[in-house]
Amino acid sequence: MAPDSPPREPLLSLQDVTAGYGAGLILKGVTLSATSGEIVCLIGPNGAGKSTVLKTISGLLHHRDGSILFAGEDIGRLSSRQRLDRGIVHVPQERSLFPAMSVWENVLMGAFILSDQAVIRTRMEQVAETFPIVARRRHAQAGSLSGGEQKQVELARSLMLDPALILLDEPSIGLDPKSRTSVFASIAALADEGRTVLLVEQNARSGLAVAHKAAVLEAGRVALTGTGEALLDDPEVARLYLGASARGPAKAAR
Ligand SMILES: Nc1ncnc2c1ncn2[C@@H]1O[C@H](COP(=O)(O)OP(=O)(O)OP(=O)(O)O)[C@@H](O)[C@H]1O
Repeated sequence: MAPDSPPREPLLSLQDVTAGYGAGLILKGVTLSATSGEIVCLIGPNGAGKSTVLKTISGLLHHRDGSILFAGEDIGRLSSRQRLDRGIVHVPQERSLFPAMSVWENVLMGAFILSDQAVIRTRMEQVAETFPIVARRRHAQAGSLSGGEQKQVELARSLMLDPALILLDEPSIGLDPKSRTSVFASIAALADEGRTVLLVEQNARSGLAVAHKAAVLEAGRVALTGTGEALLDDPEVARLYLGASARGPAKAAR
């Protein structure tokens, strides 16, 4: 009989992380992990602290207690720039392109910490291959693109540093169904390239469908974890976050 393969070390591991703003505590002991090439989706009610989790990982907010390990290193006291150097990028919820600049210029901005022009050229070619819109609309003003197209360009820009971990905050917010589908397809493609994606998503059904692993965050704590599939089939998750009955019973009823 073949021996069991050893468990894979997580690329990212949060243990009992607490964090907050000013005197208030928002994260009250978050434990979470992600391995390479995994999509992990965080769902939960408004104000639960999902975006705050992403900020503590990218360093926009420093955590108070607990630990944040990335590739075996404790990164909890590093600056955002140092975390960026290690391959952690954060794509925020709000639109973040420079609207008056071209698509190409916006994507180039993603390489702002690189100086080697040959590396930048190669990365641009790779990124344009993954996101064809970058070449197709290269001269278009970013502000003239639709919301879905802008999100594609933001994802493209985040790849310029060849990140190992991409923190994605509500990438489908405000998008029409077609754009949403293509954004989730792009997220799946990022993981297929071996990148790890930690995704915060209000559109829980689509987020869970694309995720290998998922967690429900409630009032600053992880209330439930499982595969994306398992959470989609969980009647309580369905009632609270999917706006309908769980997939299993719904299918059986048809
Ligand atoms: N910069 C800030 N200063 C003070 N409080 C903040 C700040 N950012 C967020 N908060 C508060 O922290 C709590 C958690 O916010 P967070 O954005 O992490 O929640 P969320 O789960 O992502 O919610 P949503 O789905 O609404 O984006 C909220 O009560 C919010 O008002």
